[in-house]
Amino acid sequence: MVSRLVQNTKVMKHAATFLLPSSAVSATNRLAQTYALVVLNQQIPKFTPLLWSHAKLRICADGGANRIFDGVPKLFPDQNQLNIQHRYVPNVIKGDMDSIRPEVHQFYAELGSEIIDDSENQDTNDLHKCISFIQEQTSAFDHSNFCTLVTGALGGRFDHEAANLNALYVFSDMRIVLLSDDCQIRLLPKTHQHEIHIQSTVEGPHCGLFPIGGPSVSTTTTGLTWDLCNSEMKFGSMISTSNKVREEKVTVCSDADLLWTISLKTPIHMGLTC
Ligand SMILES: Nc1ncnc2c1ncn2[C@@H]1O[C@H](COP(=O)(O)OP(=O)(O)OP(=O)(O)O)[C@@H](O)[C@H]1O
Ligand SMILES: Cc1ncc(C[n+]2csc(CCO)c2C)c(N)n1
Repeated sequence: MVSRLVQNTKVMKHAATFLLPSSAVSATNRLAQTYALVVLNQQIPKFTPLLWSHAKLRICADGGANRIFDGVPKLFPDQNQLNIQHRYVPNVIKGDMDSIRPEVHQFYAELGSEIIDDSENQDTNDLHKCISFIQEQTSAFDHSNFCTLVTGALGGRFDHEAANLNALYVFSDMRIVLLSDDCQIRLLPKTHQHEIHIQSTVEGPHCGLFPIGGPSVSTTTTGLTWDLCNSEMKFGSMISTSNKVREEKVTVCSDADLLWTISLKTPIHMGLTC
């Protein structure tokens, strides 16, 4: 069963090259990976300016706009704060608009941000609203190289965190990466085998792999310190946490959708430029 799965299933490749400093990525490789950036209403990671500079679309989810307005100038304490605020203008601000401060709303509206008030929809959170928007905007794109990076998905209220993880499952046909200063999380759909190319200057070694949507009867990995071999995983039994990457390439094959999470290193190498 598993070997037939191995033979028939396509391989999906993953690499967090978006975290590498500009000097370490060729222009061709940079073009090969196109992404949108969604900023949520949580502390922005220190590497946000790097992601911002290469994003094709920059969206703030409601109060995420406050985080850019307040947080980016703090990352450049020696520079003129207003100049920085003028340089970091989101393309879109979308959500139920109960968290963005009036002066931040006015500032970005005057600088041309598209502001989309979705307050009539109280059934989905602001991240869901932003990803739906990206899905509509990119429906003509080849999604195999298009990714949505989300900052601030972790920390604070657990119901928010659960909703953010749920977005990975709701939009399982899109490549979405949740990011904080400390880690990244992505979904590995069971429709594919997975090759994760570890960027060891910026990520690892700590990692985890587990199903949250339903149990896995059989998961097999290579490249980890504690590899799985046709192993069963479920909440209430075994899940793989506090694992470590052992090789530059990790492979995963499972009969269930799994979450992959890996630690991020401090942003010394992350090319903080505005
Ligand atoms: N503490 C948090 N932890 C994780 N994600 C968060 C947190 N706070 C906000 N977010 C994310 O940022 C988005 C925008 O946040 P914002 O505070 O504007 O939402 P909200 O509409 O006020 O949410 P709610 O009404 O549920 O409090 C949220 O939809 C969520 O995805
Ligand atoms: C079963 C159920 N539970 C909670 C909510 C409330 N809710 C979910 S997302 C959201 C928007 C937050 O910005 C709100 C208010 C609902 N509608 N349905």
